[in-house]
Amino acid sequence: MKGSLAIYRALKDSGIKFICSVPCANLKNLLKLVDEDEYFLHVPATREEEAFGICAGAHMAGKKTAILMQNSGLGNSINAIASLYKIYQIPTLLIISHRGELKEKIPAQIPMGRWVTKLLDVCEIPYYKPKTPEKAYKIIKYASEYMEKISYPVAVLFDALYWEWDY
Ligand SMILES: O=CCS(=O)(=O)O
Repeated sequence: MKGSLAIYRALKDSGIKFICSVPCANLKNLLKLVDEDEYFLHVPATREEEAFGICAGAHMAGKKTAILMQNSGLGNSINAIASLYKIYQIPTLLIISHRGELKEKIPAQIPMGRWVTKLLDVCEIPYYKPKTPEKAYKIIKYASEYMEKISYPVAVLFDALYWEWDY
């Protein structure tokens, strides 16, 4: 659980209280930690673009937010990012389970696995890819500050090898 614990602790220590999520198998431990902790207001969403909409509203209500999602969901969210987050300068922290690369068993995950960083670049979203729990904790803390400085989303991607810290 070391991998998920590092992310959970970093979210909490960053003052992020409002979290939307769309599940991924690799997020299961993190989702359990967040859902069972009353510190967080955790709102599960049915699609990632819905999560972006909900977190935009939470931001406008003064909340510091994060979205837990799979990289495939970024493809569902481009217009929400362009028409809402870019226009109204809305920050949120994207905790992204990066599927479709090493160890991936689902062929359909592979294209988005290879495109996700290119799509983040197109959306002008800075992204980081920590490989250890220690780096994950540090990067999330800094990313949660940086997103407010640029008033825009910042993404932290966790590939299949990162989640081996959970087993
Ligand atoms: O999106 C894929 C489904 S799972 O592998 O995360 O369960």
